[in-house]
Amino acid sequence: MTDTVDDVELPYDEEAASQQEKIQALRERLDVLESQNEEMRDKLLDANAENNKYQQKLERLTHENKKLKQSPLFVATVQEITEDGVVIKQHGNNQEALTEVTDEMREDLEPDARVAVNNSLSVVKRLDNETDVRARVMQVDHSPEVTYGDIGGLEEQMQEVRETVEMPLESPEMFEQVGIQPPSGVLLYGPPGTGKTMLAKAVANQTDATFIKMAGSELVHKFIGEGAKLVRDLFEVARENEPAVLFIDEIDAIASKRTDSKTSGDAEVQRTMMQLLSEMDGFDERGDIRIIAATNRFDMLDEAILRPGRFDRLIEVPKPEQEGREIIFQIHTRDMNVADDVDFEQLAELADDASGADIKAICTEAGMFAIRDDRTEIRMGDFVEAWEKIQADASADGEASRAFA
Ligand SMILES: Nc1ncnc2c1ncn2[C@@H]1O[C@H](COP(=O)(O)OP(=O)(O)OP(=O)(O)O)[C@@H](O)[C@H]1O
Repeated sequence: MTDTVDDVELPYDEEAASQQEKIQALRERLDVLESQNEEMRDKLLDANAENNKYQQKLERLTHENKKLKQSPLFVATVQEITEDGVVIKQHGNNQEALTEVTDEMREDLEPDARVAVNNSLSVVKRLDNETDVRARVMQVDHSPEVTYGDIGGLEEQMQEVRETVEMPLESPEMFEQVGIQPPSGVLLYGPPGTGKTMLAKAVANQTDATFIKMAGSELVHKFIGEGAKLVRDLFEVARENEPAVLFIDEIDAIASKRTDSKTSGDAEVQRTMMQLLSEMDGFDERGDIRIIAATNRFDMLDEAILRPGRFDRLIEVPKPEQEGREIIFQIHTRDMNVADDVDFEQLAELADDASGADIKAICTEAGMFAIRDDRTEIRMGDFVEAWEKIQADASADGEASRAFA
């Protein structure tokens, strides 16, 4: 392609060929070159068309990418609809702003409506009603079914939880007479699937209290700008349902050590935590509400949350010991048709690293083995195979054991 005219090899012998032959040879060469040129032009056209296609695809993907990278929307509440626009109040920082909206959007809005706004505070869309959001992040159970008898291997922890949560709910006068404030909240910490949620449910059951659960991660990750408000709502729902046991799972998501970064996500988490601290500090007015929080990441917690008056009982909920595992096997096989050869002591030895949730999974899986084999009685071999399967699944996917929980 870079050949110059001087470099081109001539299609005749310069010295031997006659003038006529030279012209003839050059003509033939010209024909060949012309057809090659034609061919190249066709190819170029095809390539251009292809290029256009890719260009369009690239633009589409760039657009998608931009959309995905767009900063999240913030949540606000409509305060007032005026001639000049709509007054909104942002959740989290409570800042008010006057923003213009399209006529179409204006028709859809009313005071107290929840809206999503972008960085420049323009209303992007109207959101569902608050109750829907509450329902999605809060689980309210008026009569949880778990009892202390369903929990195995956590005698000491159960005792502590009963003292700190159950007694103040059942006999508040005892604390008054003695002249001490009942402990405000307890924090349960330990590996996943060890019975932390069960403990909280069992106390609620025992005291006829409403069990209200909220997961810290949902608070901060799903509803940007609403974390603090949802914490307020959480305590409000608890007050409406007194006596209540408020269970805050994965509290590390809202109460982890402060990081240096100043991203808005962090600021949001901080605001949510501050709101939680202030609700907890308003203990006197809290009435018959007990707080139980849980975490798998004790090391991550901010010290502010551990200060006295907040969670003043820290209770470790470890994986069960041999005896505990045996009891948990017995609990989860209560309603199962277990063969005489099943030895729980041996099973507990075998599954020496299992959590309560793992043991539940072993029992369910053992039942499945029997069904696959067309039997209604579950044998020792089924349990052993089940444990092997669960271990294999767990090493393939660290979360497998929780799937049955
Ligand atoms: N000590 C236990 N005794 C009986 N069953 C248990 C025990 N621990 C766990 N389980 C079983 O595992 C399931 C999950 O337990 P639970 O939700 O209480 O764990 P958790 O500690 O709250 O876990 P996470 O940290 O993952 O939220 C329970 O529903 C129960 O079937």
